[in-house]
Amino acid sequence: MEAELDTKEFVVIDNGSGFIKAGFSGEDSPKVVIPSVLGKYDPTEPGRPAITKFGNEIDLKDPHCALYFPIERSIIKDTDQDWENMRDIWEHLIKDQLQLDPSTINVLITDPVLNSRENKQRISQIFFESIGVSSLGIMSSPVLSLFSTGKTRGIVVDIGDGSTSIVPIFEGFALPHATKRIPLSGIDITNYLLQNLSMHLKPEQFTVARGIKEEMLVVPQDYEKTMNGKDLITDEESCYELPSGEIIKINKQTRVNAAEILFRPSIINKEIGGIPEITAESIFKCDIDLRADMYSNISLSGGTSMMRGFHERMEKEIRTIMSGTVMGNEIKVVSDSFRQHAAWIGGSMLASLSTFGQFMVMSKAEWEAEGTIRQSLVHKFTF
Ligand SMILES: Nc1ncnc2c1ncn2[C@@H]1O[C@H](COP(=O)(O)OP(=O)(O)OP(=O)(O)O)[C@@H](O)[C@H]1O
Repeated sequence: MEAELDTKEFVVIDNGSGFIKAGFSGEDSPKVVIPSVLGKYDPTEPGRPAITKFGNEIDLKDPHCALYFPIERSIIKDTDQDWENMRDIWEHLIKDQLQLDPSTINVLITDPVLNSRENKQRISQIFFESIGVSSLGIMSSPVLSLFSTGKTRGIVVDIGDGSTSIVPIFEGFALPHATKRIPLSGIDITNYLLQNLSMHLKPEQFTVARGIKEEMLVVPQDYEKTMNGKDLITDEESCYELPSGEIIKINKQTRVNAAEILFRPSIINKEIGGIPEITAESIFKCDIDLRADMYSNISLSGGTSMMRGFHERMEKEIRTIMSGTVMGNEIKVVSDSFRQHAAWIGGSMLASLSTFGQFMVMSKAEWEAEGTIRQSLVHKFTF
């Protein structure tokens, strides 16, 4: 049965390349977290209905099910098929998972860094004209992440599944000239493991590789020493039991290199700096008067920042890069235990403020009244 929300309540949706989080404003964590994938069964297969499955419902081993990933590197891909798939996922979340009547709900959706105006317009169009929600707000994902920590100044380093966003924020506003989004994140580590364990894993077993990554990897504090040293690793530490029951041994080189990718992208042939270097570059692009607010509050968010040892290594590297400058002694990397869902939590907190619904969202009536100049309406209500 569909439920109705209090008219002031919001459904908060955080779209990620790996996972979509959805739930109600004012709550501490999302009600639903599903993988951002949709599976469609071929309707021409004898005995198979033309059905669509979402996230964890999909049997990844089923060869008759075609998989679709509508979000790539944090941005919805630009084909009609991907937008339709995204709409289907949102509808599934609202109607099937949260059991809500879309026409009664207000939605706050997170906005990835450097998303285009056209994408925001298309998101608004789908929510108002196809799903039919009552009002919609669009808020910058890193601004929400910082808000979840109770701060309005600092630099957010958000390492998700599809991308890493590095965003200096001052008084709640992102500074676009110093903002970076880089294609280096959790999926690159997962893919590295898939490739290096191809004797044991098939390409479609990316969820197994993801599990290995989350359970086994530890970021080395000193890469060369860890690689060359004879640190004692027990068999237990290097063995992993696959869902089939097979126990595989993952050699030290694979484990250490996988965990090092975010600091040394050349391991996967990417010619970009590691996350600490790019964070430092971003801080140096900020006005000199703002830099102290940034380097004393480097705020980690996103699931990949949960990797063991990441926080410590990040702080160590930034200190090394900035040693000899006035910033050297005051560098502080902050990581809250809830950082995996920081953007969603920030959205939940913000949308529960009484003024949020009054000033920061567009209503369906406004959308319909705007006619052809909707682009400026969407822009006005994107924060
Ligand atoms: N303990 C852990 N160690 C390493 N990686 C982890 C850990 N926990 C979660 N992750 C990884 O975090 C990623 C998901 O994080 P998150 O939900 O922030 O990304 P997303 O929002 O889906 O992607 P994006 O924001 O990049 O579009 C996955 O790659 C997941 O494997």
